[in-house]
Amino acid sequence: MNVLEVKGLCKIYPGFQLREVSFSLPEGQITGFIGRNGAGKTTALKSLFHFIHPDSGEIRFFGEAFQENELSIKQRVGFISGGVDYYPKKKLRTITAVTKSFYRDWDEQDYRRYLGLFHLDESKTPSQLSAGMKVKYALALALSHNAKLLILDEPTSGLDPVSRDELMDIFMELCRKGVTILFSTHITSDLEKCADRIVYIHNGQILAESELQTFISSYQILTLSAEQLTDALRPLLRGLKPAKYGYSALIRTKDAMKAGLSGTAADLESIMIHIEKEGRA
Ligand SMILES: Nc1ncnc2c1ncn2[C@@H]1O[C@H](COP(=O)(O)OP(=O)(O)OP(=O)(O)O)[C@@H](O)[C@H]1O
Repeated sequence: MNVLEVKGLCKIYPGFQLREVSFSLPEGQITGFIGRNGAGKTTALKSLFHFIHPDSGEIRFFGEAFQENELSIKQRVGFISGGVDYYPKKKLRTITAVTKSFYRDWDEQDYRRYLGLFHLDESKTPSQLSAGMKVKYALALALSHNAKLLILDEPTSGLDPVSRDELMDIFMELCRKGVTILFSTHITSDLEKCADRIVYIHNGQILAESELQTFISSYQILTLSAEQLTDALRPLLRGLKPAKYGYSALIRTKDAMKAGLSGTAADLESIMIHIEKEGRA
């Protein structure tokens, strides 16, 4: 079952358009939302909840249309976009008391566990927290109401490597319990640790939606000298760019096999770098 289905989501800003964005999230899987700065990730994620009003598109959570079921859907979904910076002068315990009063399924034990894990002191105010701590506090709130779906915009922003690793462990633990997670990030190695799938947005349009390992293994990296870069080869290459000794490019694994070429294994970062050179997957 798909926990979220997005069809034809559009948002027009002067100078930027989210164009016919469609994707879905299968239950109990972790999906990474990737794309360059300004590609439209935050705009798309905020549009799902009408925090940004979309111009068109259909959004169904748990099979239910968002607009007609907004309150009940919000009970079942955890959302963060950056850290908590509202009520900057209120103590965290006061903000938590207000937040938890909205949720029928608030789990105080979970909340206390995340406070401890993230080393958060409830007697502080958001203005006294570091950037990473503000994100951790937002996460503690989003993870403590038994949400079945988590939509997290850059949840590792400002987090140190150890905290990021701990968060990926939390995501995998939640996923084993059947929670569905979509999170945006620029740290592709985090996705390689824990994601099942990726949704890749480029210039406001979905470029790829795929199982992560299928996506990665469908490409290889070729490193070529100037002599090896023949006219016959060029049409098979994506994102040809100068490398230390010659050139590097992506090649579809199936094309490499057909041409009798053998590249090196690609990773998500190198695939993105080459695809972005060219703007097509
Ligand atoms: N309120 C707004 N008015 C006009 N343009 C906007 C507005 N908000 C965002 N944009 C534009 O929409 C585009 C997409 O921005 P968005 O924040 O969705 O990108 P992103 O993929 O989340 O980027 P990043 O990885 O840097 O966070 C950008 O060109 C941005 O300038």
